[in-house]
Amino acid sequence: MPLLLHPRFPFSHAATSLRAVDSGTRALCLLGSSQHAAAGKQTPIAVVCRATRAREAPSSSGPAPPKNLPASALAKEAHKYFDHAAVTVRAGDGGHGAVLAMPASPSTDASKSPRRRFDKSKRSAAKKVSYKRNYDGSVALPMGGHGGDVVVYADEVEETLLRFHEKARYCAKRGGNVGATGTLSSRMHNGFAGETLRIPVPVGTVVKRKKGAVLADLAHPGDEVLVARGGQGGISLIDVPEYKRKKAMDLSPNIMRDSTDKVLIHGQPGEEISLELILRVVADVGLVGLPNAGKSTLLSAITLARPDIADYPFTTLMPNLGRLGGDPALGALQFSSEATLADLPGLIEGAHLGKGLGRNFLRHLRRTRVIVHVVDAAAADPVDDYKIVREELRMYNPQYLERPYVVVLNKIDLPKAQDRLSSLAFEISSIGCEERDDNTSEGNLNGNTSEHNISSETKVEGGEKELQDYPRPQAVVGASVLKHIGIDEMLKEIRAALRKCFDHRLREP
Ligand SMILES: Nc1nc2c(ncn2[C@@H]2O[C@H](COP(=O)(O)OP(=O)(O)OP(=O)(O)O)[C@@H](O)[C@H]2O)c(=O)[nH]1
Repeated sequence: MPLLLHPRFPFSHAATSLRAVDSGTRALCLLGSSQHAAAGKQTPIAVVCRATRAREAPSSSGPAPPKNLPASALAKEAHKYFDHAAVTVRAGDGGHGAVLAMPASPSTDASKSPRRRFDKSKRSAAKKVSYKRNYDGSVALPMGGHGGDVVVYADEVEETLLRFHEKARYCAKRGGNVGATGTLSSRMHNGFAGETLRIPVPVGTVVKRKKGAVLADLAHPGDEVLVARGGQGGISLIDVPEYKRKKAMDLSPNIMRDSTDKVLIHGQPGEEISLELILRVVADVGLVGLPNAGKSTLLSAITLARPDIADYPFTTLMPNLGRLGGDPALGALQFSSEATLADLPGLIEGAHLGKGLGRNFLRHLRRTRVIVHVVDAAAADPVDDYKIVREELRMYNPQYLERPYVVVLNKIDLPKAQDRLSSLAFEISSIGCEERDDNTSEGNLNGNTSEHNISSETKVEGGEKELQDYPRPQAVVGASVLKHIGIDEMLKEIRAALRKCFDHRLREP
């Protein structure tokens, strides 16, 4: 049962009512905040989540997912496919124009018909037929409708890219043909334009050409990109006998000379393009740690997210998102400090090579500003656990280690953890160097850097940096997220790290 979350939930909808929708695999939770407000606590907001459990450590993502997977396969292994899809889109063809004949001359008709010869009123009405004109005075001949464009846009309602594995081809409608009666008349109109096909994707989706350039990073709700342009409609031509052509040219330059001209009335084909869609979760804070460290419990303790929690590894198969309320200490400004937290599936040694859920999830840290390491303080060797995770981050993208981070020593309600809390905190806080002033560069904060781009900064003389060469944690706090011990202190430190990024960004030129 898949666990999935909405990358960004509209704030205006938050914290007002309790709603629960269960559609098999999905649970939507919106909890009221009145109790919290009454208790003077920070106000959690809202999340949408789905949950998946698995008792086995899932295998890493393998080769590109096969197209048009059956729904049953998707439900079973959704974590492999939820953030990547390949689709082909085709814009609509342009509608066709028409070959039109000139209307019969009213004066000729009148002269042939004795009945109408003296019907002056009818004759003058016929002479007054007026066509639509172009700016140069020529008669505007109707055109085929423009084919529908294809636009991909970021929609907050969308959560995953799973549906693109069920349907991988999208076509916009073609433009309408000219409604031709065969004769030029003032009532003729252009063919109808094909409707633009708008394809919604989750916020945070990167749209790129298949094996090609990035077209757009749809990081905000409403962002959109035109990926395929509809075909131009065909023009119309006037077909007149050769002896009348010269005269007809005064009316319009679109006079058919021979049958090869007919190709001009055909609408142009719409563009077709193969796209790769890659979802990168949009979150301010990324929760990382070994499986079972308590990341999901932490998320549910400080936000309204309700991810699956269980005492077996890899309970979390897809990132869960939760919304942290604004910092009450900021008074009226508190809402500017709201942040989204992403609980990523547990990392294991070799994750950067794809072990466990591996690389699939490491990439979701890319947009985070602050990292929170959750360490099980009651584990056999918490310091080693912490180092394993740091090392995996370093191997995947060293720039992750430059970001401000907080270490949460979790499960201090257990006596084993309680006893060694201070020595663990000391040991962990001494891993790393003094922070450089530029360690929160714009690239790092925005996550705009290339994932595999190891900058010269990440190297030190004589080789790559060790963990010791990266900044120390902003804070190491002990907590029991299950028993709600040390939560306030932990929140304070997370907010301080977030504020630091924010302040730094304000200082950027
Ligand atoms: N005693 C104690 N147990 C905790 C605490 N926090 C979490 N747990 C337990 O640890 C187990 C794992 O918790 P999760 O929150 O699912 O851990 P996780 O890091 O999200 O695990 P993955 O989904 O595998 O990555 C659950 O049985 C929790 O009840 C805590 O503060 N104290």
